[in-house]
Amino acid sequence: MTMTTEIRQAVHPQMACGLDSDGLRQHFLMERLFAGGEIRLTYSHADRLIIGGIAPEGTALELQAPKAVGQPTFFARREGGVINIGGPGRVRLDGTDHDLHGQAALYIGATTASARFESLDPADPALFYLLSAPAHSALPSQLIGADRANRLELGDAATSNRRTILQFLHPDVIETCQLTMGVTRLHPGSVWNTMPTHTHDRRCEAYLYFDLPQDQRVFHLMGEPDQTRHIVVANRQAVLSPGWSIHSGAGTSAYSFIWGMAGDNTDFTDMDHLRIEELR
Ligand SMILES: O=C[C@H](O)[C@@H](O)CC(=O)C(=O)O
Ligand SMILES: [Zn+2]
Repeated sequence: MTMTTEIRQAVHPQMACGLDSDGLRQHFLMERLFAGGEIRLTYSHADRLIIGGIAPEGTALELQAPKAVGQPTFFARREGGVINIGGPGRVRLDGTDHDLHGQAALYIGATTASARFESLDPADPALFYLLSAPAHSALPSQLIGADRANRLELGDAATSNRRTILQFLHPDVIETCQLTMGVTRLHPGSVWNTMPTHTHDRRCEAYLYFDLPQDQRVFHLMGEPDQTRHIVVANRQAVLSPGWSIHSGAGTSAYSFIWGMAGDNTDFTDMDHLRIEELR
């Protein structure tokens, strides 16, 4: 089994201003998150968020603790959220199986000693997206189906940003230490996410874009509101958004994305909203 961990240092906004496309991609984009039979982790010093792609094929993959977490097991002092964007999958947490696919999320509580990921259909492998952050207390692991998620309908077809948000890891649904997580789906014909946009320096955020046709792209917008930059993102790639950065994007077609946050609070509505006219 191959498990790789890439360390990403925190980036100051003034440094980000001077980066070219390659530099922005190197610091903020996770270009190859899913590789068959592999666990690929990125450890970011933004809120010590770990962003991972777990793609089991024939054999199940056991999540190991990388040196970066400094613990004998991955979840010793961490919590996690997992959403499966591939075929049917199963996650075994300390011997208890959770079947996970489609519109659902699995919360993994701190002190969970073992986490094993498996694909149930060899012809249609699972693709588990993992977000993890340090945790101060051990809360119960649980599966959250779409029926329990908070649902928001936002935007308008006239401004090409009609979208449905499902909030899975959210204080109204389950208690977590610092993670929040959910899925946003753009309606056909809508391409803009999170516009008007916002920042929230209290929390960093990561996006995983998916359900985007292979030959289409999302122009992900980032940067301080008066120094915006973009990263061209393909299907199943993730971007990291530090607290100082806006996070928004326009696709060349409709798409979905998993958003997730960690930081000082779990208050989804604690955003510093920006007027479109303020962006530069
Ligand atoms: O802080 C919240 C996050 O940026 C996303 O949830 C926003 C989003 O999914 C959207 O507006 O489409
Ligand atoms: Zn946000």
